[in-house]
Amino acid sequence: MRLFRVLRQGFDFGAREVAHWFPGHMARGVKQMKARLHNVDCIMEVHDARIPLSGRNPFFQESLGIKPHLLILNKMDLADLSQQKRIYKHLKEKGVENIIYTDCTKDENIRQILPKITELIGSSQRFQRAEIPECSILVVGVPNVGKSSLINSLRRLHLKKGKASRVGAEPGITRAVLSRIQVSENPLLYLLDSPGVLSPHIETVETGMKLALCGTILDHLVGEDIMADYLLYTLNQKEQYRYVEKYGLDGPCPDIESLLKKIALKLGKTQKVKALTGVGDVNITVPNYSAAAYDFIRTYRRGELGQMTLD
Ligand SMILES: Nc1nc2c(ncn2[C@@H]2O[C@H](COP(=O)(O)OP(=O)(O)OP(=O)(O)O)[C@@H](O)[C@H]2O)c(=O)[nH]1
Repeated sequence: MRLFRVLRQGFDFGAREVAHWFPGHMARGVKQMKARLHNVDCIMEVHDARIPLSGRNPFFQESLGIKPHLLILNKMDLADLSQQKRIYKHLKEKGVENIIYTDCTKDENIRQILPKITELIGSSQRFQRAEIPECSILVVGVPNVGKSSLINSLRRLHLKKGKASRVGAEPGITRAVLSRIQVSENPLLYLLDSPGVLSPHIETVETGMKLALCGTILDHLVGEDIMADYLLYTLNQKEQYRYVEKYGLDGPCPDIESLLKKIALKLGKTQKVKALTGVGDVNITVPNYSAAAYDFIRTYRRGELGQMTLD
């Protein structure tokens, strides 16, 4: 590729800090979940398959040794599945053994979940819950990874029932704390849906940026300009050049400003601004960079720039 030599080899995050990307109400969510832990038989942790190693809440990791645990890597339709072997290896090193990739848009692999959960509960000690005929599964995960979609898919598949949990494209749709939802009659299984909770300590700005690109942090907290820039950097790093064709470019683009300019012009996202010249005020048309960044990020999230695992 002609421009490859000038593509960036590193990304400058400047002096950004991630502390304020964790809203306070999420700490309450974790507290409520901890309090309910003794009443559940299994933890089903849902995470985004594009960031299988980044941004999981440490609380979910801590709960691993306490209750049977299943990690669902959802949105597999958007991830690069050729990386699966490497991911399994890394997760195994962290003690995560039970993993299922899912795609809620097609119910793909969803059928594997209940048999796996039944097996995990069957081989665990239920202690004081042994007499209780029904099983409860706590669904946890960072915001917007598809917890509610998964619950709805499970109900559709096993109970032939419609939606019980609200789904939304923005993080933070599930507000009601720990609502109890039946997903199967035989065995009798209930899920406890929980609001998404981010880790209070996002390790690095880069981890935060990946979480943001996957839609788990509200865009405006991070800034769409820097997110678009990091997305371009990552696409180039991974040699994922579908954007070149999508936006009719000559080759890979090294800098975000010229890419956003091209996107804005291609999509007709321009705005008129007044400029002061020697002969008075004139209206000039300039690219709307914010609208272009918004479009670039959403196009990526829809999977139209290729399947990519960010870790
Ligand atoms: N491409 C794709 N999109 C999905 C998948 N699962 C869910 N989504 C979309 O992801 C967005 C978030 O889904 P939700 O089910 O609301 O996620 P949640 O984890 O319950 O969100 P919170 O309530 O914020 O915690 C929605 O726009 C869904 O349509 C999937 O497997 N693939």
